[in-house]
Amino acid sequence: MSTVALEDPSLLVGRALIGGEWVGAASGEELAVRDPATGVEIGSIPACGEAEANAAIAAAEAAFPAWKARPAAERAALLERWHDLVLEHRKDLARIMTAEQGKPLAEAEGEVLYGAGFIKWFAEEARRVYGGTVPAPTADRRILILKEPVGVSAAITPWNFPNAMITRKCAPALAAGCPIVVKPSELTPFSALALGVLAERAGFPPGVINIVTGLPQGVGAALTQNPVVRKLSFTGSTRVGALLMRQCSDTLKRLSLELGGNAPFIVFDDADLDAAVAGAIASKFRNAGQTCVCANRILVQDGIHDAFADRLAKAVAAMRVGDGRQEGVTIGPLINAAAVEKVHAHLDDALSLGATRFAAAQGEVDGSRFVVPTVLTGASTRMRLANEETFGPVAPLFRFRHEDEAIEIANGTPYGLAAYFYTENLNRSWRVGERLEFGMVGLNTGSVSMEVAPFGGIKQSGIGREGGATGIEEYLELKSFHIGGLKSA
Ligand SMILES: NC(=O)c1ccc[n+]([C@@H]2O[C@H](COP(=O)([O-])OP(=O)(O)OC[C@H]3O[C@@H](n4cnc5c(N)ncnc54)[C@H](O)[C@@H]3O)[C@@H](O)[C@H]2O)c1
Ligand SMILES: O=C[C@H](O)CS(=O)(=O)O
Repeated sequence: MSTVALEDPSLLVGRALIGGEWVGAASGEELAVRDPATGVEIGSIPACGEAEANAAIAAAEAAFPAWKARPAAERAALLERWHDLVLEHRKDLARIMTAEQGKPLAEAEGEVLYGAGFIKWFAEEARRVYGGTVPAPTADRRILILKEPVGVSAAITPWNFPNAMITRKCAPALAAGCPIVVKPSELTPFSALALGVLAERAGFPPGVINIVTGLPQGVGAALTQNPVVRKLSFTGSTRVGALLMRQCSDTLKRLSLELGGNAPFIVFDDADLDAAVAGAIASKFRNAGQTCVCANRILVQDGIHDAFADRLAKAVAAMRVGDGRQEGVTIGPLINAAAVEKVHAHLDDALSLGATRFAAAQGEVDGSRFVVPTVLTGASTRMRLANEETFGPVAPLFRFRHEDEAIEIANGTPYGLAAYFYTENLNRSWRVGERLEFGMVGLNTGSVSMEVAPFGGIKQSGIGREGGATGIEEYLELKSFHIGGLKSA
């Protein structure tokens, strides 16, 4: 494992973390992890399965009573230390992420800071798990509401944000007093394992954070079916989210599901054009379009359409595609060949149904790993890209005339994660903001991802919210504590 040059090489680990031990799979089998920009093997990880996942669950169960009993201030202090170590090693964490995920180094470092934000936020929230009191119906009774950790928790995370999707789950779980077992994506496990190394250095007790690498089915079966796990938080595709929900039903686990999206990005005639173009670039092309909250459908009103298309085309033409380690590269590879094929299928489908390739970035790239950012005009709701997540750097422009038409197109999706719109009109701002059926709405901004606000979707985009003041509630149970028979004298 020497293909990633690091200031601290001990951050690149090819072992699973179970009960404080760095271990291989019992079978000895390993899975190779490849750099999506080159195909070169970065290293390998244990191909853990059900047995290792159950061992991690047992370790978490053993750690639970002591972890739950630690004063919130102590749990917070450990989280603060973890946060500081993540910041200290942010360059190496970014190098690992770029090597396994592909996003440009500056963007990878941005994700590390974003991920660290969740650790800091929930360190602070750990101290604010307040219960309550309820006015009692009789004089001899008092009723308290206690908040208690839900118990052993599990997290299954995707490859597109290999750091932040883990901290967004682990930090609130740990803050609430829940030990956790994490199954990172098999495509990007090293970012997770590096976070594990830093958590260990921060001083988390053995078993409080466990990281089980491997193929999804075996590990997933244990995390969804073992009755000791009381909570599963999943981020990934709607298809797999629905499957895990079914698998969890026999043991009735608490569930958080952060699933796919198909975000509309609406530009009204009265928008600030520069701001709308900047917002569209930020929203559409982050992580080469492989983001659940990426603008998937760009709806532009007739009067501003051509000016917007010209400006967007200019910005896209200036993008540089390539290996994320190279200076000046803004768009890295897609995660694998299947992702590239899907984006090409969406492009071909759109072109065959009347879209026009209006602009594209320049430069020669390996077409089996990279997709050149492209602007399409003439997109319509019949196209695949209107109905499925494209997850690539394609910006399709849909022309519309009236506000009602834009709302109807925007809401015409089974997904409900994020939506964006640009207008300078105050009345329209409220009207449209309230009519959009999404968990997150951005007005005059292309970004809604931050630790301070609830993050999550409705409809087939999921259940529950991460981040914000309510994020920790996902890992807490309410207990009504009734005290009866109190004597007045
Ligand atoms: N809403 C959000 O917050 C959010 C954030 C990031 C990504 N996503 C979504 O995630 C998807 C991209 O990520 P992906 O391709 O890694 O998704 P995915 O659903 O294929 O995989 C996500 C995770 O689930 C695991 N998994 C897959 N099949 C499993 C099974 N049968 N049992 C147990 N685990 C299983 C994978 O190994 C991975 O760790 C996109 O749809 C994207 O929109 C959503
Ligand atoms: O892919 C979607 C994630 O939730 C990423 S982010 O939270 O928007 O950064």
